[in-house]
Amino acid sequence: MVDILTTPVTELKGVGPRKASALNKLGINTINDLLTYFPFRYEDVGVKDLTAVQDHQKVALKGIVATDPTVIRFGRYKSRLNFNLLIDHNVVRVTFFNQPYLSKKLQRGEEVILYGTYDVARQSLSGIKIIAEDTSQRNDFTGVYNSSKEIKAGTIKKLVHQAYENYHESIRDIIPGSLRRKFRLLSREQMIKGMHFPVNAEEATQARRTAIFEEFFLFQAGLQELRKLRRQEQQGVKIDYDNKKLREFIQQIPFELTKAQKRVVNEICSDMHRPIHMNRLLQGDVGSGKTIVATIAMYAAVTAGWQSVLMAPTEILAEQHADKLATLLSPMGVNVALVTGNTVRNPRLRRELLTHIEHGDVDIIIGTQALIQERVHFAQLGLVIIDEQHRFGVEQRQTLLAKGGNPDVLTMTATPIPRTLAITTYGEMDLSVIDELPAGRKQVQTVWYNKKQVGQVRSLLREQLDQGAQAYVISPLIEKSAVIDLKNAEEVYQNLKDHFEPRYSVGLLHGNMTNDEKNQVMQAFKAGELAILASTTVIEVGVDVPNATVMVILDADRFGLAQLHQLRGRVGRGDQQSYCVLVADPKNDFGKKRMETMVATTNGFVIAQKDLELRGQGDLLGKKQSGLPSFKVGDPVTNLNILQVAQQAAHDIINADDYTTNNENRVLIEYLHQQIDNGSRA
Ligand SMILES: Nc1ncnc2c1ncn2[C@@H]1O[C@H](COP(=O)(O)OP(=O)(O)OP(=O)(O)O)[C@@H](O)[C@H]1O
Repeated sequence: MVDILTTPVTELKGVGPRKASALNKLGINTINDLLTYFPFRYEDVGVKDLTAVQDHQKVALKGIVATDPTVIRFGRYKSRLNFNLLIDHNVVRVTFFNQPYLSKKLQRGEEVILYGTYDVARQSLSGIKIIAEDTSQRNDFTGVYNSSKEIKAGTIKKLVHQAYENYHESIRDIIPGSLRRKFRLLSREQMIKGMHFPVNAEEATQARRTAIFEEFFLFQAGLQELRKLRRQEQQGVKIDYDNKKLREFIQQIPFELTKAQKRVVNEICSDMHRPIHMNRLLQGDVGSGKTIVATIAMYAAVTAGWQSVLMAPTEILAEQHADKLATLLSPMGVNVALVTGNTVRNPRLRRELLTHIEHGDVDIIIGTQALIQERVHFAQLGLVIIDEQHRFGVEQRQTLLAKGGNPDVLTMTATPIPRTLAITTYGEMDLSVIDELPAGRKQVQTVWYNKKQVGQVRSLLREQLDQGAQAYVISPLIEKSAVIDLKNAEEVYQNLKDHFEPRYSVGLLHGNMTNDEKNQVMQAFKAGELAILASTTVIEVGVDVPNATVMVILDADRFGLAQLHQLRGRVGRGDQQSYCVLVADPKNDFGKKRMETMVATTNGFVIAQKDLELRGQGDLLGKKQSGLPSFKVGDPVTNLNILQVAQQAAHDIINADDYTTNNENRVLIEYLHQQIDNGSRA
């Protein structure tokens, strides 16, 4: 049997080097590529009864050419072709724009079928094409293909026909039979036929369902297979931690871990204990308590004689982590060091610190990008924890990893991507999710005011401040304009001072300040010396001041949902009732929907789902940030259900004991290995 997965398109009649190169540019190299180059929509070219046609419907009409077609030209390339079409006793006015040559095919008195857009009120048809009357095999329902300058949609369509005719007997089922039966999927041959040449909309829908499943399934199966292979190949460090010491430490933590925290601690520890490389993503909603989990993991490594590193995206966060870890771990006799741009600037201190790290006198090192610099060497690096990974590039991470002998890696993120989508995005990682907030947390109450209601915002602020709480007031970062941005934040700051000082002191934080200045302000806020912090979004990630209970976000419609959720996550971190006030007059529907979503829910995963839906509908603010892999037929947002099912199915098959021996999986395994080989060659 011919293997359509490897047979090149040049085997088809009429595909020479030029066409082959045009096809290659569309991602079509093999017969299989062509057969899975599916139409992006279908046209119903079955002749319709005039009385049943709706306004502006695209439709095929059959009638008699009742007047001589006339062509009127205007300008060099523009023209209009007009004539009347008699359908029963109705006269329909037909116009074709810029296709003057069609007049030769139209004879007065002859019957024709025309395809175009029908205007009911005017009883007119804006013609798109003439449909040839007698191709007896003509389908009423026909696919429309994406084309390019170099190759026309019509040509692609003909080639698809030819490929199907010549090779349909060689189309093998990749999805194992039991799975196809379980999910009532079509055979691969039926699916390909139904996608390209459906008889009606129903058949096209049926075929699409199988096509989407196949696409998601093969993608997921590829990821899982790859992961399995890597796991077999990649030796990592075996961290033989001291369970007794670890338990003692956990007992000393001033709060009880949530069930979810305990579960992920177990997942991480058992990964570290194995000699294979750990590459795990720790995902948890804002305020869910990821830091303590990271701390436990780092301490575990220390009890086994390894150093661990925690890399944070900003200096403020690195210091915050260092403070917390030192408080928790110093009593256990652990040495914690901070390496930031600041600490390494002083030559003497730097030398001392780096020597200590290199000699292994320091157990836990916390820092920013400064850690990546070449002069930082570790004695025995066992575990790397990366906080908020989207801020670091892949290369930076690789550099850090190269500093140890393939240390275990735990990446923490609060970006609330639904679990299934997280897997499509971070496919090669194992996933641990903290899906529960610490007990006693009250839901943050969110209100949305328009800009005129500033009086209400102030009284809410005053009420909370009177009770001893602290507040953030955030103004948006205006893209490309650091100057306006600063002006904005400064104006807000001044305004707050006018209204609240001297009773309540106000601080200002913005991106143009030096790190030292920023830290001073932050420390003052943490220590409760400042009651209100006016800030731009430099505050966004990870800051933890449990006494802050009000988050006011100005021009909130300028922020994406994920960012709003992050910002709101800065309050509600203690056991006090907290508030989030959105001030916005959104200019469009998407802005309104974002505000409504924020008011309606505090659940990060629900928000993420909504965010993706809005993106799916074309909310550009969100689309830029999405970064999800793209699929040909399936859409991870609208077809989330199929994605979930396909992913689970892939997982079950690949991890089954009889995966390699079960004859049913033979074609699938061949297919996956071919894909993986192609990937490593690319
Ligand atoms: N099990 C728990 N019980 C009570 N408080 C907890 C618990 N776990 C963590 N906390 C506290 O909750 C607050 C938030 O925890 P942490 O800073 O680790 O959150 P996070 O998951 O890193 O959130 P973010 O992504 O928003 O920074 C901290 O003040 C922490 O001390």
